[in-house]
Amino acid sequence: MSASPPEATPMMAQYLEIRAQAPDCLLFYRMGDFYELFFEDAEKAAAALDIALTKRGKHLGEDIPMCGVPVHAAESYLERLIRQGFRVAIAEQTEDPAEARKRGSKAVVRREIVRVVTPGTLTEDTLLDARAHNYLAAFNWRRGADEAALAWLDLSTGEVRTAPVAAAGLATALARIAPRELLASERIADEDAVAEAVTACEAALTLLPPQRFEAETGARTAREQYGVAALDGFGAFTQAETGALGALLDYVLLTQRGRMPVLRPPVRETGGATMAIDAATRRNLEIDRTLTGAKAGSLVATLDRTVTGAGARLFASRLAAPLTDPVAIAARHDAIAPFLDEPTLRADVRAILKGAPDVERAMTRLSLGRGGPRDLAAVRDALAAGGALALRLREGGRGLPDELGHAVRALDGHGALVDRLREMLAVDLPPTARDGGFIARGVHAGLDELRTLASESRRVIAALEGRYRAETGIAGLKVKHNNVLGYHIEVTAAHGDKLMQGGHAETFRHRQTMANAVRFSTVELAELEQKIVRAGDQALALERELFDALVAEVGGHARTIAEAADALARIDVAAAAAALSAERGHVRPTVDTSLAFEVKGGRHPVVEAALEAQGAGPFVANDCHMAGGERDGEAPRLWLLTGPNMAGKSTYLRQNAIVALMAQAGMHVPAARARIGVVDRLFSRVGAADDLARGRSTFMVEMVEAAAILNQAGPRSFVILDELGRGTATWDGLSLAWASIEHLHEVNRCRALFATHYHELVSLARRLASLGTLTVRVKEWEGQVVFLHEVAEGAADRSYGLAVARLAGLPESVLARAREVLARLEQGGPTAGHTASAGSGGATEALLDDLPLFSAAPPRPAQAASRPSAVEAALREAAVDDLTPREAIDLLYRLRDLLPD
Ligand SMILES: Nc1ncnc2c1ncn2[C@@H]1O[C@H](COP(=O)(O)OP(=O)(O)OP(=O)(O)O)[C@@H](O)[C@H]1O
Repeated sequence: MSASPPEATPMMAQYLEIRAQAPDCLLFYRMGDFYELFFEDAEKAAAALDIALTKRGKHLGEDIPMCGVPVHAAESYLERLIRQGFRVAIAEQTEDPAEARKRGSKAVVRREIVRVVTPGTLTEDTLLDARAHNYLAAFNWRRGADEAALAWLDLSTGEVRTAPVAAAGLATALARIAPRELLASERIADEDAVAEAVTACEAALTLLPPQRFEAETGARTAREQYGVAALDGFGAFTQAETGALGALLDYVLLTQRGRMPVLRPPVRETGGATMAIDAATRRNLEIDRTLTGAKAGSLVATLDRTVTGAGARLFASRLAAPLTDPVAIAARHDAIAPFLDEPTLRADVRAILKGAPDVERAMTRLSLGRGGPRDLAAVRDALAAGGALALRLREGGRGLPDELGHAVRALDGHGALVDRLREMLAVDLPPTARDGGFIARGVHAGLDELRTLASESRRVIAALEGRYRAETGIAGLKVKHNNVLGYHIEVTAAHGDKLMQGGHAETFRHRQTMANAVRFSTVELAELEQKIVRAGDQALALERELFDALVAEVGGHARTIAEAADALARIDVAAAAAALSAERGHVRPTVDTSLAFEVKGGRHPVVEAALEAQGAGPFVANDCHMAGGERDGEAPRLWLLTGPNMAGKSTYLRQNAIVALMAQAGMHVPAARARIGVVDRLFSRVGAADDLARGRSTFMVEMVEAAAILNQAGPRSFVILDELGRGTATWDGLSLAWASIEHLHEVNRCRALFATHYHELVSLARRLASLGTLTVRVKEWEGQVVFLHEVAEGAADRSYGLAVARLAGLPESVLARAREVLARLEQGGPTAGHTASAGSGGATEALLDDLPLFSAAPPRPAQAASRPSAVEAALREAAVDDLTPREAIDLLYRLRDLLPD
């Protein structure tokens, strides 16, 4: 029989107790300079981080697997674990080991979980993208009351928002907010709508017990955190919103172990204040990511000219949620004007902003007790930059538009705090407050004295070396310092004996004999060292006190600092919008309550930039005129766009959606002129992509997106539909496209652009009063198609699909055969263009009989098809530029004669 396993060691007992407090996390257990992980945690972390898995002692007779990460490099390991979906609880030593020793030699240092790190609760700069928000969201669904809401906050900046959402609108709302982590009640996790929305938004899902979402408890938590008697002052929150807000705040308290960063008052977003853009439309318009998932090449990346992290975050959220109130939109446009009118003002303001650190994130770290001296410096420098900005903006006595006037006022009045921080902080600052050395000289007499004492003692020690050398006659005697012995005297082995004999033995106490050196200490040296250590300890304690006092002082200004931070971001966004407008030749749009859409000379900002970067031809600007009404002579409300592949149909569709988006986000637009009747919902169905992850085929994705549009679009919506029906058989596709247009025209009555290859649809324009036809023009030249990228009224005569295929390098033999097939189909079938399908029955049968394979005709050599005809050869030879009119006529006759019979 094996011996009963030994009991857990006191340390293991403590570990297991703490471990049980955070069952769903990996536990980082602080031991000296390392965070150690044990048991299963160690196995998981070692695999995830690719670090060595070792063993440490035994628990209940078994080896304990262990791995560890050094504290100083912990952030990068944390980042990797969080990215891989882990949550990490951090247990720190919360007392001095010396304190623990007082309880007995076996006592274990006290440790506590000080924080739980999850994707939505990050605050460290190294773990965050400076230019993107990091939202934690909570979804609450009160099914009985049929009421749902989202609350979300960015812990790193203190921004808090809530909004009522329909359960069906969850996906759209999440697509806009793009939270890193979503909290939801365990009870609704199985709901399909929720599960699907969560999968689509890629947030880490954290399930909580349903009680956490109770409205009453939520209201209490929120009141406590905001220190108010009632939440009504912030807005009329629904029960679902209060429940969501409560769950959110509760979760922060839980993960931050009772500490709450400075939160801004919750802002309520009511329905309709922003343009609704569903997830598919966001993806299709490549707002913050391209279809391949890259940030570069997205609309945000192409248009962002901000110079600060907070500015970039504000810019991205504005583009993600364009406004619908023309007055609010105009206010944003107004704020751009001074920066556009005065390029030097713009340059100066942007130069100042570049020196403004991320004060929002610094404040959060300070308020969570995670900040260091550099965070205080960030507050100082940002507020100082704010002061300089306010001064520059007021210069010349210009009247400022409201948005800027507001911002400038928020930047006032921080001078005293800036001066105080300037006075208190040293020039070179260490990253943490732990080791001191960040309080400037001359601000605290006691601290200066202690520092002088320490440096004075060091000087005396240096002098001591000289004295000991003289007294012993050993020229090579040295006073040295190391962590084990502290200050000591070192002589070579040859001189060691000398100091251990005679009178010297009284002064020099032998400490250590090395291979070629002997070390001694003296009472005098020990006393001096004591002085240094004591002074150092006292100085450090004093510095920490001063640091805490400074943090508290700054914390007292949290609200006004947050307002200043917000002002800096707004100014950055306005100046950046002006910079973009000037650089790219954008114009201020008019946004009003009409249903008009009038864009003159519109461009696609991303395609235009890409063409420029490739050194390809200029982007061809195109107009788009739509009218919401149905009066005679008014522009149509719905345009049907035909044209060859590659002509620029998708680009045209998207550019108009993007112009509306940019205009309502408060930016200037890439056009010569634009007037836009407010769009309340933007829909797009562009291109086809499989969504295999969700088990949907191309056609299914297409139909799901089309269904969303046809079911939801209203008169203020703006819809772009690209090649609807392409994913299925021709006749099915054509019929679906046909019926969809009728539905858009008769039922949805929205403004819409519909691009198609089905030329048959053009005939619908004769019947539907508000449907017009557009085409992208091309020219044919020497059998080649030349894209003009010009959109004009009318319909395309044909598809040029074969010409484009030739451009793409399809083998000439395939092209030749395709030409034959096409000719037959066009003879046999009732349709033109892209209609090779089962529909044109007789022609297909005839073709099958004539398949080269069955007719045993050898495939024609490629050259045969491409050899120029006599007409072509004659034309090529003709010196067209030198022809007189008479000779030109002659040439024409000659060419006609050359035509084969
Ligand atoms: N207005 C324009 N000016 C200059 N180049 C353009 C313009 N519009 C489109 N292009 C160029 O043509 C390319 C093809 O455009 P786009 O994808 O919009 O064509 P399409 O007609 O939708 O083609 P398909 O039917 O094959 O999807 C673009 O990538 C761009 O390089």
